[in-house]
Amino acid sequence: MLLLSSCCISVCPFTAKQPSFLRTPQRITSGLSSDRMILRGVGAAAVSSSTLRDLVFVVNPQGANGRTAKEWKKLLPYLRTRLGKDCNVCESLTTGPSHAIDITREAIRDGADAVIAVGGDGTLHEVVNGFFWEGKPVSSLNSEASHSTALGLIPLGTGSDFARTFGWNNDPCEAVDRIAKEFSQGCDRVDVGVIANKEGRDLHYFINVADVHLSAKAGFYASKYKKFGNLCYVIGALQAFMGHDNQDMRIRVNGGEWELYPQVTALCVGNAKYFGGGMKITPNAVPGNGNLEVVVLQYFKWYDFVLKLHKLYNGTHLSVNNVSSRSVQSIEVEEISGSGSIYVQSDGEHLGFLPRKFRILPGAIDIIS
Ligand SMILES: Nc1ncnc2c1ncn2[C@@H]1O[C@H](COP(=O)(O)OP(=O)(O)OP(=O)(O)O)[C@@H](O)[C@H]1O
Repeated sequence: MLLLSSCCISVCPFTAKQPSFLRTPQRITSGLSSDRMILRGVGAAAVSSSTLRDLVFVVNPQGANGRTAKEWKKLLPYLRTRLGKDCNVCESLTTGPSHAIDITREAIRDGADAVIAVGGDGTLHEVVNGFFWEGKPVSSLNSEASHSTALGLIPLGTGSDFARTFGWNNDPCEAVDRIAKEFSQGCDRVDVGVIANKEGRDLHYFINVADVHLSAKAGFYASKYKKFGNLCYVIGALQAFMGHDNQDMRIRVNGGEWELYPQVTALCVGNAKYFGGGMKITPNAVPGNGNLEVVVLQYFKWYDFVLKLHKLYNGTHLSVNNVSSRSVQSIEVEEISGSGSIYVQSDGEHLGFLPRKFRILPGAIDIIS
């Protein structure tokens, strides 16, 4: 990817099936655009020889029910004009769930200056997970590389909740401007949350909000109705309410004593503020402050959501009865009943079931913000 001329967009070869430096250089005309191509087989040596920045755009063509692919195509001429002078621009379309993780890992190992998620929170989530491998940050295979790879986002998803914390909308041209500007000014560090099972294994990373029980179940159902746009969250919530029971849980904050939390409706762990298509659930979360905000809803009935929904959306629910908030570096959450059926999601993606441990990795990634 890194031997491209600055004025073209390339279809990126990152697939993680084999390291790119093992591949034979090859140019293939893409059906997408006459001046795009696939280039294969550029290794770490090529990275240091280029003075242009290497940007890898990881595009989920299925994001927002296919709208991401259409918007991305429309964006390309602008992106080429805005970034082509200073950057090698490389696009890689995902072929299915988890592909973005592999693309990202390979791009970082190849020394990319930035990996930019193009899609929704699910795509961003996968790209963030690609920054890690077996509990450690992924790094360039070129031991002389002096830079780390930055994370970027062109929000083009259904909910695009992470972007809301920064006040970004779904305007992709604005996102390209942000990328162009940030590269001239330098990136910020952002915290990343990590989730483990009870034994501290099976690590999974999140950048936005992880949550437990009703909201996680609602998210699980909502993912099946993305074709309805933001309405999917309402449908998902209604479906999750059917047969829902609040559950007694125990939690342990920062390795302290276990505490009983009766009748938990939902427990949300925020690195950023929004989830569920615009609900400001963890309003005090700041992605770079080294803490996670935990908000717990207890004893909620369905009508509480009807009466208090506007407060959840505008972030004023912390003053409501049976809502509590605390700032933590780590939290362990277990259900008392041990049913193994309490849903957990991270960044809107279904992760599994309790028990789980959550903790913060302060300043884990450079972000183009
Ligand atoms: N090529 C693909 N085909 C099918 N699914 C894919 C593909 N690439 C990625 N995915 C999956 O699509 C899911 C949703 O993608 P994404 O988050 O980009 O859009 P969204 O769900 O519409 O937006 P949001 O998460 O912000 O609501 C992700 O979980 C990802 O695993």
